[in-house]
Amino acid sequence: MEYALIVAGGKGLRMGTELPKQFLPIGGKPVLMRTLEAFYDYNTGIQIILVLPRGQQDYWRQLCREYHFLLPHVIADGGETRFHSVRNGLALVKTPALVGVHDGVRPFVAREVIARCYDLAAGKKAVVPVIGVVETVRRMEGEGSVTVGRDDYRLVQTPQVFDAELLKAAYEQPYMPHFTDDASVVEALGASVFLTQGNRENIKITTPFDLKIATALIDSCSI
Ligand SMILES: Nc1ccn([C@@H]2O[C@H](COP(=O)(O)OP(=O)(O)OP(=O)(O)O)[C@@H](O)[C@H]2O)c(=O)n1
Ligand SMILES: C[C@](O)(CO)[C@H](O)COP(=O)(O)O
Repeated sequence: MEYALIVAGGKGLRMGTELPKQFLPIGGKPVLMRTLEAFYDYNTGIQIILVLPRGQQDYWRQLCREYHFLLPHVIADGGETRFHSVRNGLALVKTPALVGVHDGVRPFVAREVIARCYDLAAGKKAVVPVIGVVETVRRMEGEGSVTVGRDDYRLVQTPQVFDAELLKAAYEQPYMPHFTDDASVVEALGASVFLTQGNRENIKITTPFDLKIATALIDSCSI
């Protein structure tokens, strides 16, 4: 069994729009619908769990009716942080299974990346897509800073795919502020994480600038 746990329980403070960013339309369709479609395109039998703040769930159902959005999914309640949202969604996962945790605001994940992450997770148990750093990176040191070797760093994306039993065990740990993704939670349990190539278009729509990029990506696809 494969699950996609799509987290969209955040506040979108950095986007700053009245309408939560996961509902903003890009190319005429809400971001979140595009994200769910990416997983359904990969596997029409995937079990999709969508995590949304309770106060946004009726609005989402209304949007689904408006857009005739019929992809099967269940809804879980958002939590205080991403960690708590994932934990709420995980409560609906039955083992044995593979679970891919994906940000609702990453609609441009490539089908090959999703497929590779799930395929690898069947053996490796914990798989994370990453991309290289294309700019020079500096580390701040007191009043100054030094250049660090960018080849030593990777930017981390989602979906992060795990053996469900491992992920559930990891999310039984108490929350720590350095848990900024699922891999960090699993590593805190002592497990290793396997890295694979992500896709550069798989941006996390976080700021108004990202929304411009997202619109441009849609426009370039529909030429
Ligand atoms: N309590 C939270 C916080 C975040 N997320 C989700 O985690 C993903 C990545 O988080 P981010 O882009 O930072 O979203 P927000 O927390 O909404 O943004 P901000 O930090 O600007 O408020 C998003 O899909 C977001 O909805 C979540 O499910 N529950
Ligand atoms: C999970 C994540 O998208 C990996 O890059 C990222 O860590 C989420 O961070 P955020 O601060 O919750 O957006």
